[in-house]
Amino acid sequence: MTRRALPLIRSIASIGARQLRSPLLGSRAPRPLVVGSISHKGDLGISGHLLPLRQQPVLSMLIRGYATGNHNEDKLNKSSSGRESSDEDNKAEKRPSSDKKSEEPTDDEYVAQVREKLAKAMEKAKRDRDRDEKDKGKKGEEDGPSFGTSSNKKSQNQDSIEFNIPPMQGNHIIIALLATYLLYLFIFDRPAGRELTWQEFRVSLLDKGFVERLTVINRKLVRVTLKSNADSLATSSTWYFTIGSVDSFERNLEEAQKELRIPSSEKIPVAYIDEGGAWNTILALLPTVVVVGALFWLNRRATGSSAPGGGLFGVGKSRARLFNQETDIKIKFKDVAGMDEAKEEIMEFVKFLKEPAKYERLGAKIPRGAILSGPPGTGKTLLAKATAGEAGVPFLSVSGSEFVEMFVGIGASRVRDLFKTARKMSPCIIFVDEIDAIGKARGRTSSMGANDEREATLNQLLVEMDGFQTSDHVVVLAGTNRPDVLDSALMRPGRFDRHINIDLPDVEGRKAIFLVHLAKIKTFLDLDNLSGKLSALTAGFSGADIANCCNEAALIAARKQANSVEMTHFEAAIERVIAGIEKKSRVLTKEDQRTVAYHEAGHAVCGWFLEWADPLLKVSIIPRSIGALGYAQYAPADNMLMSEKQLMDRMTMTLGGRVSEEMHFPTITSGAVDDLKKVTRMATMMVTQWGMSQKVGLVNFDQSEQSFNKPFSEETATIIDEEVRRIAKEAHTRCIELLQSKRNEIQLIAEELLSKEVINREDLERLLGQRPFPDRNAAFEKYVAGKKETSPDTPPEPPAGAPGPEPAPTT
Ligand SMILES: Nc1ncnc2c1ncn2[C@@H]1O[C@H](COP(=O)(O)OP(=O)(O)OP(=O)(O)O)[C@@H](O)[C@H]1O
Repeated sequence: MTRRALPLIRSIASIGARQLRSPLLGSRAPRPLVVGSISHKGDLGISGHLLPLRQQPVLSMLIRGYATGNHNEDKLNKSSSGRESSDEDNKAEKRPSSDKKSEEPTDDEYVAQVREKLAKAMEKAKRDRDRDEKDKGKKGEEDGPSFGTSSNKKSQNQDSIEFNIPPMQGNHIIIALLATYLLYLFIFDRPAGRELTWQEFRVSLLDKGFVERLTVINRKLVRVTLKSNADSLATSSTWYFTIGSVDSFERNLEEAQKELRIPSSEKIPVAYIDEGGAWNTILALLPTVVVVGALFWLNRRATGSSAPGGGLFGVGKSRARLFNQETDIKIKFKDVAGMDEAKEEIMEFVKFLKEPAKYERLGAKIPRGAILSGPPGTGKTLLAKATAGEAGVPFLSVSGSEFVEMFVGIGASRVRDLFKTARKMSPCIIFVDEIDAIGKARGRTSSMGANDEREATLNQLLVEMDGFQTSDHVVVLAGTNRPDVLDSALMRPGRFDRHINIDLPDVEGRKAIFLVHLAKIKTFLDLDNLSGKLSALTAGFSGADIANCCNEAALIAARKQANSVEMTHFEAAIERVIAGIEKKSRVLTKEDQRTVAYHEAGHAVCGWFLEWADPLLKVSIIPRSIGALGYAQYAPADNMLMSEKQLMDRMTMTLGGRVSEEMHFPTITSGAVDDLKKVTRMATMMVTQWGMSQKVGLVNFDQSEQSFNKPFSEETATIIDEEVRRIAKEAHTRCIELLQSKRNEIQLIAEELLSKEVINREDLERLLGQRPFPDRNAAFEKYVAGKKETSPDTPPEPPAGAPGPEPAPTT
């Protein structure tokens, strides 16, 4: 080895050592000299030195990550010559260069020193291993293969080190990739050579005029090329320094050159280059690739790859659920009870989808679609499904709200996608539930840009429906609870040609629906009689309520461990659907209980002795989960019309509770709040809608709840207020007159309620005698009053367009 080569070796060793002591790698950072194999003979031509500096730490670290018995390796490292030589170098660096030169050993001395140190280190390492082996031997333990301990043979002959590398797993790969990336950032990014500060560069090189050229690498580092006449020590290494920014570097250099009075013709040339090429580009892109990959993976996990239109990248795809005619749609018209007219109208679509040629032959244009409107739970979705089931075609179901998104254009894109899919599947049925979410009349609500998305979606829907060819064989059905708010463009012929209204079922409809749902329930009762009775007791129930009621009855029966569902279970289920469950935890004081009992007795007596009141079914003072402390139930008939007399009797009956409180207690309570609300509503309807006030006259003021503007003048408003008050007062006076004459009856009922908590129609007959007027509810007469087998319950039923009768919870 030549004398000239020695400083180079030491310089490299010094840089390597400094790099490895960097805080980023920690104190246990691997030493560059131990790279898997080391010559036992201590030859300085050890592979560690001969590897390019850039590769040493990585390779070393990767191997260490999977190696066992690292402690021995560390011990060896600590005493290795590499460490000491680097320390020496550090010290040497601090000395002035002239000293350094004078103290420099000769080649032979240096090699001898290193040999000696290395031999000492190896000897110490051997001693450590021998001691370890002895310890293990004592314990009688046999360890797995590891550095220096796997076998005697191996420990004696240290030519090779055996590593126990477990198979790579997914997370290992990720960790290794990350580690590589970090290493690149903190280590690879450094060029080979010695690092300087700006000041060192200035004092040692620039001021002395050694610098020939500067190269700015990747806008981060500056490599210094020295003149050939420079100090031999300086030229022995490649020098570089880091810069914060190119601008500041240029500024500093400019200033320095000015200070040194270097003429502009001799200024140091500066070159700018990018190093690293493809490897740099890959690493620069890696974080982006990882983030995008993670997002993609999360997205697939969150939505499931099979979800229609799901996912970040499927944002504009339709979210319609497809029901296949062969497997999913088992519903036929027979499963949809009642609504015969609606079925008849929709049958036309079925016939068309089954035999389109029959219609097309005669030049008939096929209806594009139908809007099914009606209160919630009346079976609109069910009817649409049954249409698909009967026609035997695919059924694409989607909710209007699924089109509405934050970003304008997504809804429209989903509409487009939905129709595209439908055309591919033709013949098929599209069902858009809650179409009012997108189909509201345009320009009705104050816009400010918030409705742009909705309007864009609606426009797209209009366009798509217009764009149908007669050969498309796609029918669009839509369900809504609010047909009144829909845009008229939707309803015109050529789009939703048909408008099918599905109302709450009447008594016969309810009976039919009960028969459908009772078929799935285990009961030994006669189904015809049972369904008739239940339909009489459930005025105002929708199909969904009926389905729920049958299910509740079965649940109650199961809870009580009955063998079949009995009438009492159905009664309890109806009560639960109307008033919620009994709230046993709410304990009333004696006084409150008395107030509630007299309040309810007031309602009951009014209901019994008013000719137009609805048949009374049950009075209870058990608190219920919907917040009522007590309630009276009636069985209203399915009236299409309400007479003024009926309305007055209902209002009088509704005020019965408050009047009874006034009569029996020194002070009234807040318990009549719901009653007062109902009375006000009925009186207002009489005055503003039904022309039942002579003062206001034969006018109808249609005032929507959301509208701020009153459709009448201030003067009329005053008259309306007066008339509403007058009607309520009249009902109040009638009620006082009636109840004053029935004081005893009220007391009888109230005391019975206090002792029994619940009284039914039989109890009322026993206490008050036969009702002096016939019940006007035929179904009730036929199934309930005529056959006094059970104590029925019933909810209120609002007649068409009228506020509901007032049987519901009161106090
Ligand atoms: N005519 C009916 N015959 C049998 N079951 C019915 C009938 N009407 C409603 N149901 C029952 O009520 C459930 C709910 O009905 P559906 O979802 O069709 O109501 P909807 O009118 O679409 O309600 P919404 O307006 O809230 O969407 C049905 O699954 C069915 O069990």
